[in-house]
Amino acid sequence: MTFSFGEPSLHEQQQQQEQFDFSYADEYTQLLTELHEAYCKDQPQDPLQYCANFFNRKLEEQRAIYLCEHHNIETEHHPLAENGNQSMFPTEPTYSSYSSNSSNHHYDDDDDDVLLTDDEERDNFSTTPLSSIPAAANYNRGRRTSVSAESMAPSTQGFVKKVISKTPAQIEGIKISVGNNFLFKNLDEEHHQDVVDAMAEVPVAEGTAIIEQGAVGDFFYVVETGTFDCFISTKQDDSEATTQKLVATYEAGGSFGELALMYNAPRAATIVATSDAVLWALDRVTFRTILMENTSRRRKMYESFLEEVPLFKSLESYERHKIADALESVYFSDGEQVILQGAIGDQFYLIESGVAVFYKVDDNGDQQEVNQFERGAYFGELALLNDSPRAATVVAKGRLKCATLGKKAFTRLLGSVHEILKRNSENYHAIISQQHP
Ligand SMILES: Nc1ncnc2c1ncn2[C@@H]1O[C@@H]2COP(=O)(O)O[C@H]2[C@H]1O
Repeated sequence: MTFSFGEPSLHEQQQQQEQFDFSYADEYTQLLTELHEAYCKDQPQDPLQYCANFFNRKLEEQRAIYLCEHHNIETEHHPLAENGNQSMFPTEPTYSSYSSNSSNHHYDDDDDDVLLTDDEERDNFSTTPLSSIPAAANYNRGRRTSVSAESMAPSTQGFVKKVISKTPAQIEGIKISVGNNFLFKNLDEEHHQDVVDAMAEVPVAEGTAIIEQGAVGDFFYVVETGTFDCFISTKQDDSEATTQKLVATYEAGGSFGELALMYNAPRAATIVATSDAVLWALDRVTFRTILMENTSRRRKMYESFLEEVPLFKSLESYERHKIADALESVYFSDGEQVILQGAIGDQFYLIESGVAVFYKVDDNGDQQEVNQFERGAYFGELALLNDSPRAATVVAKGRLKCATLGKKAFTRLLGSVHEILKRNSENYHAIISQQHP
């Protein structure tokens, strides 16, 4: 803080005012420009929600810096320092809650995180100017609200492992359910165990809306048995009417409910049990501390790769999340063959590091080097479209690391690649003519 003696002159006051206005106007313009660019890129279905999330995330970044400066959290250990603008701090006070339709479980009672009432929260944080952001109008409708201390703590600090005792049969059940789930694939053994320990079994009756669009995110779920439909409601521009679209279905091994926990956003969709079912529920603290770190790092890395692939131009950003989550890392040593010309394969590859060399057999039967690709490039993507033979042999030069995904996994996640391509007819024709010149 600076102190001055005597009143500033009128001229000085004007100058200060101009500087003040300028810096704010500048920040304001910058924010709107960033929002506009992000909006044009993502073309969200729900503009208001998108803008709200954008500003919440910005506020969150600012708050994170504030916390680093005021609570002795070293910036280098701060999640934002490692994750760019990835959301690790809640933007609003977070609510631990249960809904009337999920009354067959109430984890709050044995929650490890400290629950504070709204009044306690105000007392604790009333001197913190950034502590309170009003929630959206329907944000917490019909839910009990208590504010979790987790909301003001960095996710890895003070994390108390949650252990919910289980029978060996239940542990086996979880292992089978999460066995093929992409979010769990890259966890090391200890983290895997922590997640299994923290999961709670939730029986769900057919017809129950286990997640309601607009509600607060409390748990992430993995399906042990049963089936679920996922709907998104959208308000019509000029009337009160809403339309409901089925966007996904889930069965054993599927998972949902990660978005609200990752981005501190209201639930993006409603999820209804279409049969009696059993879910494994993972609380938000464990999810954010263990699974999210892993997931968001991979999403960020792969999504920027995926945006470059013409075959995936027609994907919605949520679909790109899914593909990014499902990609698996594979390694090749120097000279190892990745793809053989003429073979039928169904994998496509994104190069994460290293060099891939491309060879083609010429008319004389000699193998000629035709190309070299490096980090960020992709190959083999047309295998997702059909079973035509590989057009070249690809060999690793030095150690090569790729992210890969097969046609079956792709189709299971998003349906036919042909159908997705058709959303953007120009791109579709370009890719199809590339296949059949
Ligand atoms: N197209 C979609 N858009 C948003 N969420 C989806 C979509 N398809 C499935 N979901 C899941 O629906 C869940 C609803 O709760 P969350 O927003 O926490 O996380 C969401 C995703 O896991």
